[in-house]
Amino acid sequence: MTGPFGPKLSAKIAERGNLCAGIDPHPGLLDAWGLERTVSGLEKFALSATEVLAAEAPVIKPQSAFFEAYGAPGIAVLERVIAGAREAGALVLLDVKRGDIGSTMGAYTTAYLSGDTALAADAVTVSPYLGFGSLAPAIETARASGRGVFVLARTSNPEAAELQKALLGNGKTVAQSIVDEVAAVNAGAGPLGDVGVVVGATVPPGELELGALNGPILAPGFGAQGAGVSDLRAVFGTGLPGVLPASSRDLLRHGPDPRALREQVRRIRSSLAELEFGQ
Ligand SMILES: O=c1ccn([C@@H]2O[C@H](COP(=O)(O)O)[C@@H](O)[C@H]2O)c(=O)[nH]1
Repeated sequence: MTGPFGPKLSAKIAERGNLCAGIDPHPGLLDAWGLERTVSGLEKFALSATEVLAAEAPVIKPQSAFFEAYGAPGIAVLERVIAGAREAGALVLLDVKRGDIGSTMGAYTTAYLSGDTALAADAVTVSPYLGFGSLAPAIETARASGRGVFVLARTSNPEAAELQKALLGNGKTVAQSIVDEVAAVNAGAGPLGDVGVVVGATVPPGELELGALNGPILAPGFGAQGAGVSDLRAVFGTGLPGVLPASSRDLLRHGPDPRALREQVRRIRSSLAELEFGQ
């Protein structure tokens, strides 16, 4: 699919619903699937999960850390996951949480967003904690090549609150300032901007004003971290476009039987459809 990322994501959500299916090859999950904690076990796990999930979900989110843990051969498996998921019609959001000074950010951009490497995904997660402006190379390259970035704003982990809820001189929280910076980048785009934010499904409702974002929202914390469908409704309401509740462990534990995994994705898709998020 060609064209900007936001409209591609919007179309994919219209076709397949809102679930972002995580591929996190935790060592414990490899055990549970009867696989060895080796590159061969990683490969079997990741490729068979991708085969099922990428045919069903609009977005597949491999967690780079679990592949990096195996060194270069693990990265080679990640490259095959990215290629396989895209071939099966899913968009790939690579969870790498990169962030650095602008010049180094340019090198990350070449690796993940240029389109010339096997690691280039449809979108990546980035960290704004070296300053939102340091992300400019990633945002510019992503948009120029039909890709997206998701900026960490209010993450799902409990330790995040102290930093991300801190008040800035402008009277806003750190997290709200990031949301507003992203909204400014997305202004005027339709039906959805190319720059998203990460807001955990676990955050207390009402903490953030997301109405002007005009971009996608990755919502991890759904499932294994404790948030359920009612939390998604409370945090994001209805009608907000581009909300992507993300589940990894709680979904993957239904494997290795492909039928059981497929049935679980479909169950989650149906429960998310009731939330009536926008596209
Ligand atoms: O705020 C964040 C940002 C990213 N993550 C990532 O999402 C998955 C969650 O996995 P579960 O097994 O569904 O808990 C994982 O890759 C995290 O690194 C997040 O949890 N929170």
